[in-house]
Amino acid sequence: MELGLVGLGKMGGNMRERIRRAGHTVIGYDRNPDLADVHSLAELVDKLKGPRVVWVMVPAGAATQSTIDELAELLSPGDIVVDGGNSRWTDDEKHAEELKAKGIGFVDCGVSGGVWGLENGYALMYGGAADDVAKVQPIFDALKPEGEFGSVHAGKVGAGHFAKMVHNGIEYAMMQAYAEGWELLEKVDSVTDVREVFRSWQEGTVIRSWLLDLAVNALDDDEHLDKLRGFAADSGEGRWTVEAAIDNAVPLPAITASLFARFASRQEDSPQMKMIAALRNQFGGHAVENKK
Ligand SMILES: NC(=O)c1ccc[n+]([C@@H]2O[C@H](COP(=O)([O-])OP(=O)(O)OC[C@H]3O[C@@H](n4cnc5c(N)ncnc54)[C@H](O)[C@@H]3O)[C@@H](O)[C@H]2O)c1
Ligand SMILES: O=C(O)[C@H](O)[C@@H](O)[C@H](O)[C@H](O)COP(=O)(O)O
Repeated sequence: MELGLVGLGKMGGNMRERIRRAGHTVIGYDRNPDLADVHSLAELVDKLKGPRVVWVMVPAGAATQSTIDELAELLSPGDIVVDGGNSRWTDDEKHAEELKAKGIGFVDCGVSGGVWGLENGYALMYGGAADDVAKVQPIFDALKPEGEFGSVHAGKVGAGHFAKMVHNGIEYAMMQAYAEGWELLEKVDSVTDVREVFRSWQEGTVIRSWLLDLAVNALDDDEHLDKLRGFAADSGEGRWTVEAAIDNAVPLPAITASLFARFASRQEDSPQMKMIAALRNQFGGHAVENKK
């Protein structure tokens, strides 16, 4: 089938290649002309035969919103827009309504797999009406990993991004657990080769996983991670997971702690620990350390 793909960066570029390898035609548009097959969204829409399917793979938020706004003006009734970016699931209903007003269908799709997806396939979690999903199915089949699992119609519009958001919350907590264990191992004198302990865990253990394999890759590149600064950004998924937990009164202590650990990583000198030091000093006369 034919697909229009908007956003040809780290994800969209490789996705275009994987879909083409499966025998489909992909016309790609990116605002960076070096990456694009066409010069504009209008040209992309013009080149596709109807009913059209256009997959949006640009940064979540303003870029996704403006792309969907423009597509709502360019596409025709019966066409479908898929949002494959890491959009907040609460945006999906809004996008579906905006497109529905023009007779255009909408499917939200959480995509996992990062830069490894070209070879390994992309795990897909999608939400939307069954007849809209059916129009995209050949593309889902091309992108998904080989094998029985790796793709799911999770429910109605918003369910795909909700599932992907929870996946990423789990990702935060798993990474935090490996990171904490690694720091403790590095701290003690008795363990002389932490990297080899991590490597050994890749087979037979309860905690073997792809993230553990990637941790070993990282330690092979830089055994004690000396080249890196202990700073971790976040792109929103962890925050939205915690917000959803609050809305639903579901306790998420591990995921919340892993999000807050990232915030702490961005502080040179912890303001709250200053207050704790000051209070211990006030009530107990405990020593404080002053700035040099
Ligand atoms: N990188 C990952 O591991 C990963 C995994 C799953 C999902 N995602 C999501 O996929 C989406 C794309 O991520 P990425 O890593 O490829 O980002 P990226 O920054 O590598 O690529 C984004 C591309 O979109 C283009 N772009 C931005 N605004 C545009 C617009 N208005 N019109 C046309 N093109 C535009 C940029 O020029 C760029 O080439 C994001 O929503 C991201 O959250 C990323
Ligand atoms: O499943 C995946 O492929 C990743 O989760 C992917 O979606 C991306 O790398 C995250 O957006 C990073 O999220 P943070 O920037 O919040 O860590």
